[in-house]
Amino acid sequence: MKNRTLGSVFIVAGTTIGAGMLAMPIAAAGNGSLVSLVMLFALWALMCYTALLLVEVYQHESYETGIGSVAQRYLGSGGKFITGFSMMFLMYALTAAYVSGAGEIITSNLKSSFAIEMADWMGIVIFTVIGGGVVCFGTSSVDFINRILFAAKIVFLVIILALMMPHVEQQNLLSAPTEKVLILSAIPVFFTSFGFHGSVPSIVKYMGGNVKKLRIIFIIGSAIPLIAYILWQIATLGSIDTTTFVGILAENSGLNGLLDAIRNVVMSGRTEFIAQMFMSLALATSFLGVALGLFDFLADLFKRQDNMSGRLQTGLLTFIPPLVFALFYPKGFVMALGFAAIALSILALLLPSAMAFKSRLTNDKKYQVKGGAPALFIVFVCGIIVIGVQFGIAFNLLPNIG
Ligand SMILES: N[C@@H](Cc1ccccc1)C(=O)O
Repeated sequence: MKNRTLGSVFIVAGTTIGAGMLAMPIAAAGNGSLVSLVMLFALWALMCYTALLLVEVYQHESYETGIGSVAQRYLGSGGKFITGFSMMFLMYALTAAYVSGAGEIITSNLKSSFAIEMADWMGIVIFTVIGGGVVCFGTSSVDFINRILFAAKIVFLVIILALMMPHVEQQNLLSAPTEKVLILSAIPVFFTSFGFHGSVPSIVKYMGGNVKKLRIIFIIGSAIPLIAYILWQIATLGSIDTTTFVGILAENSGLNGLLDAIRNVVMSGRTEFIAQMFMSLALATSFLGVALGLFDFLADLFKRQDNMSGRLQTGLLTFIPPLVFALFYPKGFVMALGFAAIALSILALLLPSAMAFKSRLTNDKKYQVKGGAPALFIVFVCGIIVIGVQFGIAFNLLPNIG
């Protein structure tokens, strides 16, 4: 692939803009738009910062090293174990969610568009084989397919925004938060929406460890989702009135409730199709990025070779477990996703700050992210806060709005 920098920006942005975005408006409804905007900026800055910390740490490694091995070097076996556990927990659960969501869409579309009847499990298997094939083939093929899908995803997003923006009313945007405690509960949803960090090592490897380009990739790759999310917040919070959101929350009708509300706002039969297309593309691009990250992680962990038979073995390790979960125990990964913010907080906040701290103590000074030890400390504390909030939700101390 020519211009790997551009392709990598799209892989990062494509992985980031995913299912989390759809959950955002409901989580944000209790915030009021001002708090939501502040939260978006703060989380973007945080997540972009820690991706740069990972780039900083990677300068002192061979660019092919997996994150598990890097964690071992700086944080010992315990660090490696926690990293590996969080990585597998998060990335397997996300992959299972993506294959099951995409599989369902394949099955229902083949039925409605081509009158082809097939069982749900067949759609899941078809998607896993095709998507898994692309990932096993290599990062270049992920790059190629992702460019097409990401471009299409942006087109559909622009159409949705264009349909909704004329219905935005100032008074909806000015309404104040309903309940302050909801703001805390929104944090894990917003936080997870900015996640892509499991794929950082794959991008480092793809770019041959070029620090200058990697910095551009992670800054722009995370800024694209920020812009998309800001516009999405304005469109949804501005056009759907607060009472509707309160209804969605009270009935717990989640995504379907949101889609109904959007349909009522736009009053066009095409909304359904456009929203469906956007959602499918969001699933597919996030799948590619996440599965790529998981694949490279497992190849490093199990020391599989980078040749055909090695990649096939890694492919089986990557896709069989999520496939089994999606087919036989969907409850398992849905439950795991409830803790996604905790695993992500370990991977994207605690781990990068701890590793950068250690690396600065032992390595010669090369590129160093600004902010010094105080910034690392703040990142670490943010990580603890996210984990605390998520546990609070899990144990019903805080309302669950996901
Ligand atoms: N940001 C992705 C989820 C994700 C989290 C962590 C790593 C990769 C992906 C989404 O909103 O769907």
